[in-house]
Amino acid sequence: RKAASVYDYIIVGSGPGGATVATRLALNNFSVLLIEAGPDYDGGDTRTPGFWAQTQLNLPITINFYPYLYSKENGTTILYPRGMILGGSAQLNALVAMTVNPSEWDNIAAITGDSNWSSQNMIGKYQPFVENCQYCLNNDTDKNKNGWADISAPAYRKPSSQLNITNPAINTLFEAINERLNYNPNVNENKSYDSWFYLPQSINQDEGIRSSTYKRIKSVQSLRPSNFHIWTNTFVTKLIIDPTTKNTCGVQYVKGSNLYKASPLASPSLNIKNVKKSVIYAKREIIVSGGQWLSPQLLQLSGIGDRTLLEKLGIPVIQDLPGVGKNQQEHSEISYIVKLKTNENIYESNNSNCIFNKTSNDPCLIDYLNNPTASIYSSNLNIFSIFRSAEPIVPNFPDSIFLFVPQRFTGIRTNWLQTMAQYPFGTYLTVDIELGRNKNNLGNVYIQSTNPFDTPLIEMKHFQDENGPVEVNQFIQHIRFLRDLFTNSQFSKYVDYEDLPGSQFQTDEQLSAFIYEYVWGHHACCTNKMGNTETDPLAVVNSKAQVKGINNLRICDISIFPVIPGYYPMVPIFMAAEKIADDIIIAAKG
Ligand SMILES: Cc1cc2nc3c(=O)[nH]c(=O)nc-3n(C[C@H](O)[C@H](O)[C@H](O)COP(=O)(O)OP(=O)(O)OC[C@H]3O[C@@H](n4cnc5c(N)ncnc54)[C@H](O)[C@@H]3O)c2cc1C
Repeated sequence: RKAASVYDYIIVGSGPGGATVATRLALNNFSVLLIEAGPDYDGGDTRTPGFWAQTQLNLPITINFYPYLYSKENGTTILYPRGMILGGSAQLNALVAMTVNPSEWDNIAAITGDSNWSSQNMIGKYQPFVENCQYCLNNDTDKNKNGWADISAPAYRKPSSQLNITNPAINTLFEAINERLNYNPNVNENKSYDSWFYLPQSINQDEGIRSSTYKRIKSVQSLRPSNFHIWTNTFVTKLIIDPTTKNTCGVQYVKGSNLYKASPLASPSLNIKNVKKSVIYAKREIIVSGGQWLSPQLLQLSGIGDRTLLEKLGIPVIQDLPGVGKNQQEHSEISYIVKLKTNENIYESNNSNCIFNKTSNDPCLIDYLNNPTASIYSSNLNIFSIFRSAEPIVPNFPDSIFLFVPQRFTGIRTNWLQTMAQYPFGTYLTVDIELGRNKNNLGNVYIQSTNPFDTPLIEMKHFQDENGPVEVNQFIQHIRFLRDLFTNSQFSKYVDYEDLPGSQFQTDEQLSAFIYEYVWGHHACCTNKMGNTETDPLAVVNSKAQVKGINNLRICDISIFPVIPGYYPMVPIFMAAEKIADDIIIAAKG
């Protein structure tokens, strides 16, 4: 090891994976350096739940990728934002905070042979970060939570006050749903088929603000100022690995903001050759937590990856790991939208003119500032959600989750916020349908140059595996279910017309064409998959998140899941990172 080593651990990236591991290690009195490419930022937009989408207009904290929806040959790309900020994408995300089905943990235990991934053990990992018991699990013994993250339904729509809503349109919508599906009071405990529920969200109930990774990092820093160090605006460009011993001892980095070319503020000509590079060392381990695309990118740049790819780019191969950048999975999403009749605003009428503008006279913002725990902006705007399965039913899981939002939301795509702003809030109703049980793992991410500031080639491969037609058919069945709901219920009197797909799309063939055009997603994962590194040639990390064939190097983020977790990944990442932190601490102390 180098004499200049000062930290026990260096963690690259501060999202749900990196923040959890870094804070756990710091609280255990190890000296920790957390390196984050983005800035130390905590503003009204990242705090206010209702402004989650508007954070994407905050250019210094957002990076925009343009992956291929299907394949490079097909050529269709889609806007895909992520966070580059202290706290990671969890500072910008839509706040949905859902656990996975217990059998998903058991599957990881079976794949890896590590019983610590079993649901019995992993359910205990939910408790450390849950602060209140609104979404406790039944077997939680400690009902006086003292965690750091609130998981709550918006205060003004607490399960206890269900159906206590004054707006007649919204009330009728609830009644129509209630006739078809059962109410599910705690979806984090019970993922039963065909139920409706209030979406658990990462919102601090007492303050009405995002319960954030940023706040967690800052509070641990104030508790451990001498051993927890944070460098923001610092981009790690390479891992320092001895090619002979395969020991990882440090990272190369470049100081500066908006260096990565996915940033709208980056210089397109920036090249690693022309900037000052420095190196910092760790005594124990490096933990890579850059997320689903930057983590495999950093490995590939450092000589860990598919030999053919690395040799083509002239990168010396330290470890031939063909699984790096493969196995990418995604939840496919589609919007179903109805236009409401004039003056039949779906939201509480006194708040109908929300304009999502923090600098102007936005009545909803004024309302929120006066009443932060009980206004529209105190939530992510979701009215309620449902689980529903189409035929054929996938064993153990509802195949889809639907989110009902009072806006014209066609999915995250180029200029989506500007387009949505043209339609007054509450005058359209969108049902965002997300398929949660895909098995398609054909997506991939590969670097295309040795310049670490360049973005990689990303292919999502929606519907490209043999299960693709089944998924498209699930969407078609869900669209028909919603058509029935909006035509054959009391709520139909509030509906003007179907906006998306629109009445011209009727046959399976027509609806399929619509689905191919409008599919999107925002949970890409699994690009450094965990597995049995002895038997699975595509496994990148073992059950303790250690990179195969390399010493002192782990990965802790969304990229290590072998199968896309649950319906929303943030809470499963927190839970997985708690388990990995245990592994690291046990190894260090043992
Ligand atoms: C718009 C949007 C909405 C979403 N909504 C939800 C939701 O409602 N619920 C949910 O569960 N999930 C949601 N997600 C997904 C969820 O937020 C992410 O899956 C999760 O944050 C991933 O965590 P992570 O730790 O793997 O990586 P990230 O959160 O992406 O964090 C990675 C961090 O590493 C930093 N980094 C990367 N490379 C380097 C480097 N070389 N040097 C230094 N720093 C580096 C990045 O800047 C970033 O801050 C959403 C995501 C987005 C963008």
